[in-house]
Amino acid sequence: MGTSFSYLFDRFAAREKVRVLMIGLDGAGKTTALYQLKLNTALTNIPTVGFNVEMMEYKRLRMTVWDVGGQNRLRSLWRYYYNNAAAVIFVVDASDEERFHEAMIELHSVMCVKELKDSVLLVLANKQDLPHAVTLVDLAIRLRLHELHQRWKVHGISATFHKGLHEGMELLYRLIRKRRQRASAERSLNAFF
Ligand SMILES: Nc1nc2c(ncn2[C@@H]2O[C@H](COP(=O)(O)OP(=O)(O)OP(=O)(O)O)[C@@H](O)[C@H]2O)c(=O)[nH]1
Ligand SMILES: [Mg+2]
Repeated sequence: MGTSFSYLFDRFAAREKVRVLMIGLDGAGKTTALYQLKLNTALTNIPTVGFNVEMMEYKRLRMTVWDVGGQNRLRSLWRYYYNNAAAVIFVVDASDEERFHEAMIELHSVMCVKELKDSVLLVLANKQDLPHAVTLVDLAIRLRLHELHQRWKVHGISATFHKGLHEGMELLYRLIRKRRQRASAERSLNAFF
C-alpha cells in the first residue's frame, strides 16, 4: 500500500523533462530572451560563441533550454543539439525584414531533419518594441510556416522589455502537451493493431 501510494504521488508530482532547442540568426535576441525567462533581467549580451544552457520549470514541464549561437559560421553546430529535442524555439528579429529570407532558409533546413520530425515549433517574433516590426501574419508568410510538417505557433515578444515571454511559455507548454497526447494516442493505436 505504502509503495503504491508513493508511486502514485511520484507520478502526480513528477514533471515531464524535455529538451528545448533555441535557435535563430545572430542578433535575433535568443540569449536576451533566455535570461529574461530565467533571471527576469536583460543581461548585457555579447554574441554567443558556443551555447548557453539553462533549466527552467513551467507548470509540469522541466525544460533544459539550449541557446545556440546563431552566427553564420556557427550554424553548422546546431545539428549537435537536435537529438531528443521536444521543441524548437526559433527567435526572429521581427524588425529586420532584410534577413527574413535568410531566417526562412535556416528554419526550413533545420525543421526538415529526421531528428526533429516529431518536434513542435514556437517562432518568437522578437523586438516588437521597434517601429518596423512586422505583423505575426506577415512573418508567418515570410517564413513559410504553412509549409512545415510540424505543429507550430508564432508569437510576438520584446525580450528586452520582458513583454510576451510568459504567454510564449504557455504556448510552448500547450504545444508540447499536444505532442505528448498525440504520441500516446499513436502508441495506443500501435498496441491495438
Ligand atoms: N530593441 C530590442 N533589442 C533587443 C531585443 N532583444 C534583444 N535585443 C538586442 O539585440 C541584440 C542581440 O541580442 P542577443 O540576445 O545577444 O541575440 P542572440 O540571438 O543571442 O545572438 P547570437 O548569440 O549572436 O546568436 C542585443 O543588443 C540585445 O540587446 C528586443 O526585444 N528589443
Ligand atoms: Mg546569443
